[in-house]
Amino acid sequence: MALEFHSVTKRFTDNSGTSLTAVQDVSFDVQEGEFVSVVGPSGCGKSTILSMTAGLYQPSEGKVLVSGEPVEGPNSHVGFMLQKDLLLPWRNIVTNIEFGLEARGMGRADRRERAMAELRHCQLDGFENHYPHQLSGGMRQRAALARTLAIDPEIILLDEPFSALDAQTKLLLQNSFAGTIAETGKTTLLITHDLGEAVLMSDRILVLSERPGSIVAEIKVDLPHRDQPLKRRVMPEVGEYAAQLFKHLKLEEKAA
Ligand SMILES: Nc1ncnc2c1ncn2[C@@H]1O[C@H](COP(=O)(O)OP(=O)(O)OP(=O)(O)O)[C@@H](O)[C@H]1O
Repeated sequence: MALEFHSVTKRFTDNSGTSLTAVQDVSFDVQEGEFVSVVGPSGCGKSTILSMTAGLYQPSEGKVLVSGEPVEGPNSHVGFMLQKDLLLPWRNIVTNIEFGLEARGMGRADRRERAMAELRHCQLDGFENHYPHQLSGGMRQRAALARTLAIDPEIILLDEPFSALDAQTKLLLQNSFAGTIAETGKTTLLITHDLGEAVLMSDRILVLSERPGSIVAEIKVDLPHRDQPLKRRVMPEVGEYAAQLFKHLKLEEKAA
């Protein structure tokens, strides 16, 4: 199993000593090569789940395993990508992609070869010498994905990578990410507020309750074209899946 959460609870304590439970008794598995999305109300602990997978936080109770091993701290098995691309403005695209490899001590020629391969993977050929400010928002996110893939992690964590983009760029980028991820066969965990996006991109969706987040539903998306969300988008079943999510999140009651 690529990722396992066993009865994970995470509590935070603020400066005044008050304890807050972010997630409560969360258990799930993600198989190798699977694409799983996590949806849920604001503040229900989605980012906390990703941070525990990346080893940035330890669970207060329970266990998190990556490839069967307990996650004890930040490690190279997991690649994390955020809403903001966090590219270094003073480095061109290829040296941005090389950044993690440099930190791992990989030699210059190997680094360049690997970075150029990821650049092609993410459809950025010809932009290696550009600087981040010379690229569009969508291209910068593709460069950030290339940088994440360059370290060859076992799991990719995506924290709302499309949420700051306009609707059209978002659709194209979802398609491009889905194609690249399917090609690499990487196990992926995506956090999103966009229920449609979860349906278009996932094999499975975990629905969390309000804080403290616990899993209220696990929905398998039984549709083809996970590698091409633009094709999935026109399938009538997509609306039905989104309606299911809507119901589990009790959005109708909240709107009343
Ligand atoms: N380092 C921290 N210290 C204290 N409290 C924290 C910390 N990180 C998160 N929290 C709290 O834990 C809860 C869950 O936060 P988290 O960011 O995981 O939620 P989320 O579902 O990702 O939210 P959103 O959808 O709004 O991004 C929130 O109440 C948050 O304030």
